[in-house]
Amino acid sequence: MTGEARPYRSVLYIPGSKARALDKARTLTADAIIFDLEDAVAADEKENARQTLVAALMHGGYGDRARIVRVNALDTQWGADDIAAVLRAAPDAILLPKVGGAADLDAAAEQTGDTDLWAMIETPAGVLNAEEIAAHPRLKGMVMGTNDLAKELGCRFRADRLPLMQSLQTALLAARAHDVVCVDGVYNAFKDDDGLKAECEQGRDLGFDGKTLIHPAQLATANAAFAPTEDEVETARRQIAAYEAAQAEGQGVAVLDGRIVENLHVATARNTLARAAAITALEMAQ
Ligand SMILES: CC(C)(COP(=O)(O)OP(=O)(O)OC[C@H]1O[C@@H](n2cnc3c(N)ncnc32)[C@H](O)[C@@H]1OP(=O)(O)O)[C@@H](O)C(=O)NCCC(=O)NCCSC(=O)C[C@H](O)C(=O)O
Ligand SMILES: [Mg+2]
Repeated sequence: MTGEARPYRSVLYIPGSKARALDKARTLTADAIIFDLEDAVAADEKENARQTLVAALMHGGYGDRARIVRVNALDTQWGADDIAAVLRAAPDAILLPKVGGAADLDAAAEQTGDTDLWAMIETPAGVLNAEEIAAHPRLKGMVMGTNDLAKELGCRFRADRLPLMQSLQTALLAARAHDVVCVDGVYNAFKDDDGLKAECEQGRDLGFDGKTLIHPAQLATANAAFAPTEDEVETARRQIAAYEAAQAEGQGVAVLDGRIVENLHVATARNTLARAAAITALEMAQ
């Protein structure tokens, strides 16, 4: 599965050092996996984790799940070696942590060649430069790093995420302006299903493509929250039919259930149907 059709409802982090979790991921219902060599791996495990991860990727078995590798930053002692090693396993993308601006992507692109790049947006500079990051020719996706962002801002974690809202929306605006994927940050309390559900719904309302996750128990909630509902699919079908019937009568606007339907609503409806079809295709392949 490639390109825009690919769903990113659930994007599961897996520490590159955890062989059992790397194995388990081959059977999990994640739309995408972030194989992590950065913050989930302790300094004295970095080199072992890199080898464990490359072996797992070369072994394969991840099906249509997008395989994204988060490397250490290039200004660390591990970054360049991470990139060189993981390129051998041909991941779908390399995710760079703590991207501050387009120059960080230029530096990485010198080593990554044609491989797609994704960027963690998790520093004040990254948020302020989100537009130039999203516009970078190699950039295909952005991931909110809400833990690092909260640390850098010195803000408190709140259920409504008010202190993070400007950063979340700035990154989303940049992503939408440049047609790249944008995935929400993690929900740390991985045993709190109600809290996760509320935060997924907030992320979906804001316009994120999906949510990054830290535990398999979070997958079903994110997959449900970021998929079009049955009502949304049915309404989309009826909007398209109503608009086509109006057009056949020479009208530019239809009315459905007391609401107008114009060409822009039809574009959204077609997008909803395309997302639903892409999810069905991915789930059938898993
Ligand atoms: C959070 C965890 C440390 C919990 O681990 P554990 O106590 O081992 O969980 P369980 O015993 O409940 O595990 C049950 C089985 O599930 C497998 N498992 C657990 N986690 C994962 C996973 N992420 N992917 C795949 N499989 C997983 C276990 O192996 C068990 O399998 P089995 O034995 O076969 O039954 C742990 O979940 C964990 O390490 N999670 C990932 C943490 C992580 O990646 N953190 C870094 C990313 S968050 C971040 O940095 C965001 C950003 O940068 C920011 O700034 O915000
Ligand atoms: Mg981080």
